[in-house]
This record gives sequence, structure tokens and C-alpha cells, in this order.
Amino acid sequence: MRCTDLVKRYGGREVLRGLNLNVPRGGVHGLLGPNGSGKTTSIRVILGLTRANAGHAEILGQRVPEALPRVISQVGAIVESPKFAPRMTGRQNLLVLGAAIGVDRRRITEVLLEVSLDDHAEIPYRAYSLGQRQRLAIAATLLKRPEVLIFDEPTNGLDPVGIHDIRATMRSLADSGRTVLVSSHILSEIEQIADSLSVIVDGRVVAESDIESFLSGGEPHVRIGIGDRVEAMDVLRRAGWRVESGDGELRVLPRAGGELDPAGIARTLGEEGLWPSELVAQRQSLEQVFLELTSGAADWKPDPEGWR
Ligand SMILES: Nc1ncnc2c1ncn2[C@@H]1O[C@H](COP(=O)(O)OP(=O)(O)OP(=O)(O)O)[C@@H](O)[C@H]1O
Repeated sequence: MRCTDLVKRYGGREVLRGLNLNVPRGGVHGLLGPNGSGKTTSIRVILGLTRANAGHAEILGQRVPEALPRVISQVGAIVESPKFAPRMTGRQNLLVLGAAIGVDRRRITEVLLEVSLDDHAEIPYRAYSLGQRQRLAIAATLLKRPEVLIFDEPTNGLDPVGIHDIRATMRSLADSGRTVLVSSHILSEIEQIADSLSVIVDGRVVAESDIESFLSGGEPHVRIGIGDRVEAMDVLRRAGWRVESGDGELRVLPRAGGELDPAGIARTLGEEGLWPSELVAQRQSLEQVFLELTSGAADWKPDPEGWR
């Protein structure tokens, strides 16, 4: 799935502000963002439930909403709580839904197994726990064998057992080769279930990577764009900095026990006649930034250019 430069306005308010999102095929991709950051709106645009004012979205290489009819059968989504008949059992509810889309009884048994509800298939829906209700909803989306699954905050309101079961279900769906996009405002949740993630803040994706890089790669550092990287690296290392090279830029980490000191880095380079085209201090890890944003501890506005 991909979103390119999505803009969505409600009234005069821009809720998506040039959002770019890339979800790799296969695995669980987390869409992580504070409440109100635009997660649900992005998902609704991807699913063709609402139209963007600008930009476009793609599912399985097809533009939506234009080509949605061609791909919709390969997409399963839970955006709002689905309606099931309370007196009917889980299996009966799925039979009704299955009949509407022409799937047979065997498929109902398969999806009940896939979400581990086979033991509870003959119990009325109204007796299901919240977690079981959520798993029945997932089973319903699986009936048509979708390749892509989209879940908007699927563990909201569940108890620890329910959360565990939903996570396990998402993992096994991804392990069977599907692509799962799951939104959450809780970092630890995404950390536990996702293989990769996009961080969305204020209607924009401000960071996108695999989980490990997100959690470990964000050590505070100074990013430098400079013509002669080899010589700059040499000069900085001789002056005691730890320097890494990659993606056409240098990353300078503080000296042992020291501060970031971007001014000192600029001076060291300048004294050797080396002038950076760009020098940006990233003082917090992405993880810290996200935690501060969500806890409301910081009145801090992200600079997307600074930490992508
Ligand atoms: N139909 C609508 N009309 C007006 N404003 C809307 C509408 N839908 C969403 N918004 C606003 O857009 C912003 C983004 O909402 P969205 O639901 O996409 O965020 P979210 O990241 O999913 O948040 P949450 O975790 O709280 O669900 C919010 O400020 C919300 O109030």
C-alpha cells in the first residue's frame, strides 16, 4: 500500500497534510500516531471510504478509489465495530455473511480455526468477550481470502488476554503471507507486533522504518551533508568524534560522555576548509520523541525534514 502527498480537509481544517506512506508487502506494518494525528482518516482514504482533496493512494499497485472494484476483494478491513446478530452463534453469523458473498461451510470452519474461535463457534454472539467479538470480526474479513488486512486500533478496550489473542492472530495472518496494516497510538503495542512502522504526527508521516532501526537507530546525533565525506570523516574522527557514513550523509555521534556539540563539529570541519551543505542536530531518539508527543510532556513540534 502506498499513499502519496495525501491532503484531506474537514471544513477549513487540514487533517492530512501531504501524507506519504509506504507499506511493504507481507508482514505487519504499524501506523503509529497520537490520537487525532490522522490514522483513521488515512485508512479511510486507502479504503475509499472518504476522498482525499489531493494526492492519491494505491493498494496492490492499483489506484484507489478509481480501481477499488478491482482490488476490494483482496482487502479485508475492520475500521468500525461490525454488526453481528446477538442471539446467533459465531458460526451462524459467519454463515449469513458467507452466504451473501458465496462462500461455503468449509470456509467458515477454516476462518474460525484461523482466529482460534473454533472452540466457541456454537456460543451466541452476545456471550462473547470483547476479544472474541473482535476475532469474529477478523474471521468475517477473512471469508473472501484477502491478501491485505487493515485494522484500525484493533485492541482498543480489550483486556490483556484479548489483546494477546488479537496480536497472535495478526502475527499468524502475516506469517501466512498476508500484509497486515494496523494502527495504534501505543508504541509498545506496535513494537510487539509490527515488523515495520510509519509514525504519523499531525497529518504527516514523520518517520518510516523497520522496528529495529526505529528503536535503535535513533540515537542522538548530528547529520551532515558534505561533498567530501571521506575527508570529513577522517577529520572528525581525528578530533575524537564517532562518525558513521550512510545514505549520502555522515552521522556524528557525541564523544564518549560528551555533548552533541554541532558548533564544535562545524568549527572542526571549517578549520580544515570543509564546509557542510547541511548540518542538523537530532537530539532525541525517535522513540523518545514519540513518547513525549503522546504523553504530552513536550510542547515540541517535529521538524519532519530533520529526522526522516
Ligand atoms: N468526519 C470528520 N469531520 C470533521 N473532522 C474529522 C472527521 N473525521 C476526523 N476528523 C478530525 O480529523 C483529525 C484526525 O482524525 P483521525 O480519526 O484520522 O485521527 P486518529 O489518528 O485516527 O485518532 P484516534 O486515535 O483518536 O482515532 C481529528 O482532529 C478529527 O477530529
